[in-house]
Amino acid sequence: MGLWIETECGRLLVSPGEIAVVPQGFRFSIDLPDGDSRGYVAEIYGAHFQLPDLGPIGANGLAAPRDFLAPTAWFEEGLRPEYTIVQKFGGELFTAKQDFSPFNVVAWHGNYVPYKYDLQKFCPYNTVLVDHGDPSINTAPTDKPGVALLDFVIFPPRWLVAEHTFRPPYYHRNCMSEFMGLIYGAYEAKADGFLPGGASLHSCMTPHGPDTTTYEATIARVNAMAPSKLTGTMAFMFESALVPRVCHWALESPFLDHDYYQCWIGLKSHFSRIGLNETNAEQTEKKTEALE
Ligand SMILES: O=C(O)Cc1cc(O)ccc1O
Ligand SMILES: [Fe+2]
Repeated sequence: MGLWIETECGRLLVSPGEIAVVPQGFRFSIDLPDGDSRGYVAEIYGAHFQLPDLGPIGANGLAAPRDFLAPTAWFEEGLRPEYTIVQKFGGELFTAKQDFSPFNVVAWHGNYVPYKYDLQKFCPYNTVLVDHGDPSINTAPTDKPGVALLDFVIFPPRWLVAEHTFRPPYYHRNCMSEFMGLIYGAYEAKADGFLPGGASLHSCMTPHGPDTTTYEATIARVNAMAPSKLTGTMAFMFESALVPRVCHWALESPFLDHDYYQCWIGLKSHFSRIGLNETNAEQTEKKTEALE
């Protein structure tokens, strides 16, 4: 079922595979009808989420405004003795008691509201000939495209059709920090060890890319790659221009993967000079001669 989120504007039932945004200042409470549940939470202090400008994509694509659903008014009446409100202020949590529910708003209008979005509604755009696009092409909400406090990027099921291209994510460093989570299925860059519910963090300028198994399997197929479909998967990335600090709770967690770096052990070059009409050494020689 998911989460029941109660807010002053009404209730949202947020199912697995959906995201919810609660704007700053709202009272909310979360009920877990399925018992223990897991998910990912990000809190930003700054601008509010918006959809990225579609640029040359134009009218349609990525996350469509119509798919962001706000609740209708719903309210609780009567006495609720000892109702505890937890309020965050200046980074600290405070409590207050009152004898009524904060969810007593019988009607509302406006657009500063909580909302939810089903990630399966996302309309991905991708390369249709060569090369691997920047993941920003999969941005759903962001607060400031390019240098965001938080871009929410998704990696949904999609066709991969690029030719003469290493199709999984390239090896790279990023000026943004990348926190990735896997909601279900498998992530295209990690054959082992990155499981649903897990998370990885590649901080600003930390090199990363597919694990050795993915790399070798891709290289083995690279010259004979028909269109193929990534199915049954949903990964996401919180991408931030800020550098996240890892809290003690995470560092001391028994689930911390101390051996994560091992996923790249054994990567070896498959570069071949065959087919090149000029070797690197010959080019260097020419450049040196030209300088003399
Ligand atoms: O690192 C990652 O797996 C996320 C990512 C995916 C992609 O397709 C291109 C760049 C990138 O950072
Ligand atoms: Fe990355």
